[in-house]
Amino acid sequence: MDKSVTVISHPLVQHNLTRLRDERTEPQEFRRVLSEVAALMIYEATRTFAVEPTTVTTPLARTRGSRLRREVILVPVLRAGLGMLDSILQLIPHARVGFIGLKREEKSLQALFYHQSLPKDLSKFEVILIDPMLATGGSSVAALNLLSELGAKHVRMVNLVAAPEGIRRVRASYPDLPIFTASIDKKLNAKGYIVPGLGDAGDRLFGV
Ligand SMILES: O=P(O)(O)OC[C@H]1O[C@H](OP(=O)(O)OP(=O)(O)O)[C@H](O)[C@@H]1O
Ligand SMILES: O=c1cc[nH]c(=O)[nH]1
Ligand SMILES: [Mg+2]
Repeated sequence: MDKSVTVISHPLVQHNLTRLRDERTEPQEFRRVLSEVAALMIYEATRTFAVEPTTVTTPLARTRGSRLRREVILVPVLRAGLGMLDSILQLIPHARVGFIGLKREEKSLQALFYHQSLPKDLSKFEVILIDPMLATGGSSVAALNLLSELGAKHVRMVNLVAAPEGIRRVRASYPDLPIFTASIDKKLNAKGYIVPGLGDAGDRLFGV
């Protein structure tokens, strides 16, 4: 299997994923659980962040330490990526936040771009692209292309659920991009939904 895809098998992640899959989970609970699972996933997704040595003076002595080498920017894909943002920010409070707005057109399944707010130059950042769903991969590739046009060099992606088709599509353009997911599901259905999946993540989050 693809070495750049990490399936996070931690029991708490899998427990929460199952709650999110459950069709009876209402938006209020869905928001809470998605937020919790995002925090657990980010712990794993940041494990390979580049660090550099530093020194620090404790009340008792000078000692060696370590600090992140690059600034961090979180980039949720609107809307559903917003559901993972707050809890990740709690863990990386110094991170900046950029936004990419994409909406998948129902019939063509093309990702339509409608918003971006990002720094002009992303080259110095550790970028984390956040979206609960990687389905056909159209939205992810569109977001990754934009990040790449802005010079991003250190990008990783966090998707709660990924379809094999989406991973293949991302791989065709970004062969080494690290992808962190809680599950590689079975397939896409005829309407481009992930099966078994959890339905439309944006709708389940916001009730619309
Ligand atoms: O891999 P793809 O086939 O492109 O599908 C995945 C995209 O679909 C969902 O967003 P959607 O377009 O439903 O927008 P929303 O978050 O506003 O509901 C999801 O959050 C991804 O961004
Ligand atoms: O299953 C899917 C596919 C695309 N977007 C979603 O929110 N869910
Ligand atoms: Mg949606």
